[in-house]
Amino acid sequence: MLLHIIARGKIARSPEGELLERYAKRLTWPFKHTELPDVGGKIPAPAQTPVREVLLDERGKAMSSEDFAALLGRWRDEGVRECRFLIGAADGHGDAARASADHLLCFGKMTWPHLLARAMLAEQLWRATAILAGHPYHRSG
Ligand SMILES: C[S@@+](CC[C@H](N)C(=O)[O-])C[C@H]1O[C@@H](n2cnc3c(N)ncnc32)[C@H](O)[C@@H]1O
Repeated sequence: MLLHIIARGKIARSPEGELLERYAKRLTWPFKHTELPDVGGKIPAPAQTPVREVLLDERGKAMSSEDFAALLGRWRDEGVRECRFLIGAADGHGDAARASADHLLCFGKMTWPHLLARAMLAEQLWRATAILAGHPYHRSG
């Protein structure tokens, strides 16, 4: 299953960009990173279906890394070809986008800068795939 981060703004050679790259390099699952302009631009259509759409949003459901891994594992086992993760810009996502998403993923009730949220997501993707593979990277508790 392709893990596809779609985010607004350029992460370029920032500290957050270095973190994103560090975790993306460790991923053994197919991974793609698409950047959109801060405003406008078109979210690319999925190359393969079925697809699941996860919106990163502070109004979403906070979950443990194990539960996040289980969700990704279930979608993979159901034959989902692409899981896309949408990260908003300064104004976040609209109500329509929230209503149509398959899942709202929350990194706690605090608001994080969008570039940091992108790097945090990359780490959680690596952690989730490590959990599913039984890799010792993740130690719970
Ligand atoms: C600066 S935040 C936007 C906040 C915006 N005012 C709102 O109400 O959603 C930019 C993006 O970072 C991500 N983000 C920030 N904090 C988050 C959190 N606690 N959980 C999940 N995603 C978060 C979201 O994708 C959000 O759209």
